[in-house]
Amino acid sequence: MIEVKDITKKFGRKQVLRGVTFTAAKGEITCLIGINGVGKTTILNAIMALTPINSGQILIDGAKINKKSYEKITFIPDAITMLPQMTIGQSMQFMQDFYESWNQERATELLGFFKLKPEEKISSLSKGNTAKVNLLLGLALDVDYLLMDEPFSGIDIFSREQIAEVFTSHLVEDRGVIITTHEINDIEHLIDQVILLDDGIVVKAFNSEEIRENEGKSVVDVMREVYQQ
Ligand SMILES: Nc1ncnc2c1ncn2[C@@H]1O[C@H](COP(=O)(O)OP(=O)(O)OP(=O)(O)O)[C@@H](O)[C@H]1O
Repeated sequence: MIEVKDITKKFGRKQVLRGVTFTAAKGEITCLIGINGVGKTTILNAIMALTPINSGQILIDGAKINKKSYEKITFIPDAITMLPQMTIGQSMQFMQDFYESWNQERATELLGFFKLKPEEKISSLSKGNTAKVNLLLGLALDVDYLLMDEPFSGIDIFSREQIAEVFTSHLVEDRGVIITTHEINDIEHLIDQVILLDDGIVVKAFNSEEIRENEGKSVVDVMREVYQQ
């Protein structure tokens, strides 16, 4: 389980996070939602210890993030980090050389799933295919937790559908996923837990299935109630 406990973060004088608390369980998809600049990416960076927090605590399976945690968790950023002149195959090789947790079998399966060709250069890929390669490179690692920043950003509906399909497949399996997205409609049916952020805090956290069954509301209905009041 990932436990985010009362974390605060300031950039200069700007207080971005004012005490954010939530948990994300293994085997569940947790979705962070909020308007631009609310601090979603900052939270993911904080979980990965890529940005220092001012106060609060983050635990991964009960322990503070350390060298060993990086074998358990991976961060898939919203932009690909591979060099444009590399081919997909070379990017995969790079990951294999770099990470012990690289799972070549899963990587090959993902290539087929996304219909990508290893000889294609990163620089020649469409936006949608770049997003798929980015996802492939993260999903192919044998880690327990996956953090995904805006995997649907700026890509066409068919690519979005294909990416959403991955979430229900064994390629994600029983891992814990924290995702940020503005494209809630694409994955509403896949999400377990929703964390609504506003003004540096969690304004509402709920289980999407429970709210659908108990109150007959969609995630978007709840978002309207919270953000448009
Ligand atoms: N390194 C930084 N230095 C200064 N300010 C920063 C830095 N990183 C983020 N911020 C500021 O912190 C706030 C939160 O940024 P963050 O990227 O976490 O928001 P977000 O919710 O992910 O936004 P979006 O939906 O646009 O991706 C923004 O106002 C941003 O300008």
